[in-house]
Amino acid sequence: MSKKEMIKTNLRGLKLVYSSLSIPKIFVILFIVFDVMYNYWGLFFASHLIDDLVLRVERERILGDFLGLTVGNGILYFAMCVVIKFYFYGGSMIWEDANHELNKKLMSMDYEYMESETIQNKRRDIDNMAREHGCGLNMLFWTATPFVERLLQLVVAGIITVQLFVKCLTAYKTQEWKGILIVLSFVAFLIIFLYVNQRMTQKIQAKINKSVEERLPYTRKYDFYVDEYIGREECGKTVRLFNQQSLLSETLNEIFKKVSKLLSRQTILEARMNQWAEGINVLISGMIYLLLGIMALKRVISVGSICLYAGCITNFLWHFQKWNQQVSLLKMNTKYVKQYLDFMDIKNKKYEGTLPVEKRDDDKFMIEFENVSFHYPGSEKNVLENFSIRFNIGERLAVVGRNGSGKTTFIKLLCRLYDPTEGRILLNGIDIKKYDYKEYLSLFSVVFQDFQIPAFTLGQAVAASQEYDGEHVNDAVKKAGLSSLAARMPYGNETYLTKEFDKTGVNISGGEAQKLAIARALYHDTPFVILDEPTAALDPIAEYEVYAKFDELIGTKTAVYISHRLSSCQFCNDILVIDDGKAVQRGSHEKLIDEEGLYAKLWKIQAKYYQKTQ
Ligand SMILES: Nc1ncnc2c1ncn2[C@@H]1O[C@H](COP(=O)(O)OP(=O)(O)OP(=O)(O)O)[C@@H](O)[C@H]1O
Repeated sequence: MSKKEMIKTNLRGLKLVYSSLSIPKIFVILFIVFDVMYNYWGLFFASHLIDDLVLRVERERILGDFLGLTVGNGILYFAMCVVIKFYFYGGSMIWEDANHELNKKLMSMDYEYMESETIQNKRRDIDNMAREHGCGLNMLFWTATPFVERLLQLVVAGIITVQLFVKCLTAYKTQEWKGILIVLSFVAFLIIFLYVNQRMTQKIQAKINKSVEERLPYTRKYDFYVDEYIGREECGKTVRLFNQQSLLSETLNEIFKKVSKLLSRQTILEARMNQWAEGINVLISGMIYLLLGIMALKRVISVGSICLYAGCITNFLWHFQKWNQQVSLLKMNTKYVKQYLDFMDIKNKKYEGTLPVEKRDDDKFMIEFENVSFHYPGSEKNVLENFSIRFNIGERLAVVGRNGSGKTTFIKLLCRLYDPTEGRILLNGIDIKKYDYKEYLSLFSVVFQDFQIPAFTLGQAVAASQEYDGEHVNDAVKKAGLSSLAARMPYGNETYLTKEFDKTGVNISGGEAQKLAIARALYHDTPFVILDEPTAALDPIAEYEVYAKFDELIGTKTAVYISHRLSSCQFCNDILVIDDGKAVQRGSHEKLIDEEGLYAKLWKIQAKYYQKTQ
């Protein structure tokens, strides 16, 4: 990344950080100013006090300097305590805030990004680096503020040190002391030292940064195995039944070995950097005190000034080292600030229309797929090809077909989770892209086969919202055949659907979760109800009940069912058979069974299993 781009990225990041800072910005400025003052206030008054005592000045002056040192430092200390509290509170909220914005972005992104591994990996990396290493906007705040603060420390220390040179120069001119050559040699030594120090610090810091980055893929792997596999209840069964313990232990061991190797390398590097800095400081401090002692003996400076100048020069060196580290960290972190900003900059591709969806009392809606072809992003193969169908409100359309034939994709297109790559989908004769997206979506209640019931209360899960109508929830729960589950709920609709957050919560079975998803669809009372494999986890009686009652529950709504159990589809007056992305057959069960086609073939194969063998 070029320097210009680095500065631009960090400035944009800082703008974001400071615009969302939860404390008044003045506290950050006060923190910087007080911290610098705190460093020099003591030095200044201590040097004066020493001079007062050496020169035996009047008591009032000694008392004044003493009070300046103690009371002034005390007030500064107190002010710092107040400011630090706010400063650290504000800083600690940055990570949460950035994370919150990231989640908001994630939820508002086009659905196709959710299915993109590249995008998901980017999100995981941003999250990982922020959680594990504090990188991103969080680190930007914690490095940019000290960066400015140390720069100010360097300026103050520099100004005071320049006064020392002026004194040396005056002494040289007035022939009081001819040691200017010693001072100049010391300055030359310091400049060389600062240069070497800068190179060393940046080199070591770059190695530390590299080691942090090298750990990232392993952290990602570790998170996957632990959070998404070992830690998951569903996977626990497979781990035990297939005796995967040793396979997983070995895999995790490998990851641990790599991570600990990289971690120990990082620790050694950090220790080396600190050792180097401390060793050099001890050496230089000795030289500084020797030089200042000679100057005091030669009366170029006062005895008390030894304390002031020694403090300033060592401060300068210390802050220079730390400032260098800050620069390295800022450089390293720029990549993660950019990653975050780039992620937030991802633009939704979907055209969001403005046309309001016609509110019809008679719910008369007609959907038409007109020569629709579609392939997923990053793939050339058409999943749906020249697909044309039309269906009206009030119809029950069953969609059947082999695995991977494109049934779920058909639903995704219908709900505009994706747009067709060719052709159009029309609602009452108008391209669905032209409708206001949110309004269009509000026409559908969908139960997908991979539905998730979040860990909310029963009422919230059914209503999919914080606020809900209790009566309405009870009604939907009853209709979905969940009355016995509701009776088990100690706090009714307020009971959590998990024990993870609340001991009084209730864990529900897969079949109950599926019924709950159906209750959610019923609660929303939309003109279209779409059930993608809604009964896969239901027992035969429950499945029969769902289907037997569904006609009645759905009323005048349009229903689209996807099912592999052809017997379940018989109640639909209209069955669509999809094969390899094409609509190959359509009609009633009786009609399709008489045709020589895929439906009859699938029906015969399934029926065979239910017939008695002699
Ligand atoms: N996000 C995706 N990216 C790329 N290809 C995908 C994606 N989702 C599905 N596919 C592919 O599209 C094809 C159709 O998938 P789809 O889920 O629509 O089939 P389906 O008929 O619902 O299958 P099933 O009966 O197994 O649920 C499959 O070959 C699948 O691998």
